Amino acid sequence: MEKLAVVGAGSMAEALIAGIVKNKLMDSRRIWVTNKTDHEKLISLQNQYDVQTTYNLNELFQNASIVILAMKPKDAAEAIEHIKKYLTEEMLIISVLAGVSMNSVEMLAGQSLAIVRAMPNTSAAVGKSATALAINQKVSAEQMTLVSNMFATVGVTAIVEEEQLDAVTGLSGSGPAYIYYLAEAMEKSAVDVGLEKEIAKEFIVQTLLGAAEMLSKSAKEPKQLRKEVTSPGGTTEAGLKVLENYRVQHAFIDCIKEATAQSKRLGEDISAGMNV
Ligand SMILES: NC(=O)C1=CN([C@@H]2O[C@H](COP(=O)(O)OP(=O)(O)OC[C@H]3O[C@@H](n4cnc5c(N)ncnc54)[C@H](OP(=O)(O)O)[C@@H]3O)[C@@H](O)[C@H]2O)C=CC1
Ligand SMILES: O=C(O)[C@@H]1CCC=N1
Repeated sequence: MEKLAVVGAGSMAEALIAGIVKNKLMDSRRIWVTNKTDHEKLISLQNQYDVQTTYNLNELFQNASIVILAMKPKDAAEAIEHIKKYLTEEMLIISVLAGVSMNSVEMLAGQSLAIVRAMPNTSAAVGKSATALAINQKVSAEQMTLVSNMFATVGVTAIVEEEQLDAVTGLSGSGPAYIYYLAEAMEKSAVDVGLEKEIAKEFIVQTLLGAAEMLSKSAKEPKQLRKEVTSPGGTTEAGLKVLENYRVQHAFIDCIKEATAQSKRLGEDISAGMNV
């Protein structure tokens, strides 16, 4: 039976743990989690998901077949330095670190490792992540099946070239935050135009879910779907004109480009720190 060691217990680690446990992909007691110092967070994960937590690295890594690296990229060097003597060639290392290359992880660990670089998003917690996976040559077919199954239980997956992961990060890794940002604006405006917050929230969520399902199920392009909502001289046209004036579509395009560039920069910072 697989044993999973999760290093880092933040938003992304929790989303994955929630998805794995809710979907019964693994026995929760086979999932071991650690972080740097936030003991309360570990207790909370233990209580919520019935996982095991520890600061004892022997206990964490003993017989672990899969290791998830889920700390911030800026903390990767220190964290990997701390755990490297516990990592073995037999373990499958799954890194969700934005920007950090598989090569950098091997350099930091000072050894050759079987690595899958994954870029999921926090919607893994509700089984709706979009996860891109890139692998290095040491990953066996069996490990690849394992990791594909793991991420398939928390959403959709695609295998990509490692170089494409920056783009995935800018688009769908960060993507939920763009939608939440929109939802925040919709909530604020709904109250301003006279709706109660509770009703507004339900209607905003349903509008987002409905539009997402239309995008998913309809054969029509987004542009066509938008036109079908927009009656000439009507309300949508009036609203969209304001978005056009603010160049909101351009802002979104620049936003995704900038997030992609930041993913590249995060990786470059790690490489520069190693002088590679
Ligand atoms: N959040 C997201 O939407 C997504 C994040 N990612 C990637 O996931 C990673 C984690 O992001 P996120 O969950 O948001 O970050 P958080 O800040 O929420 O969590 C980071 C975690 O790493 C732990 N940590 C830091 N240093 C160490 C260390 N030396 N040893 C062990 N644990 C350590 C922290 O512990 P403590 O709290 O004790 O300091 C904390 O539990 C990042 O690399 C990010 O690029 C990828 C896709 C989406
Ligand atoms: O903001 C970040 O750096 C991480 C990576 C993708 C989503 N959150």
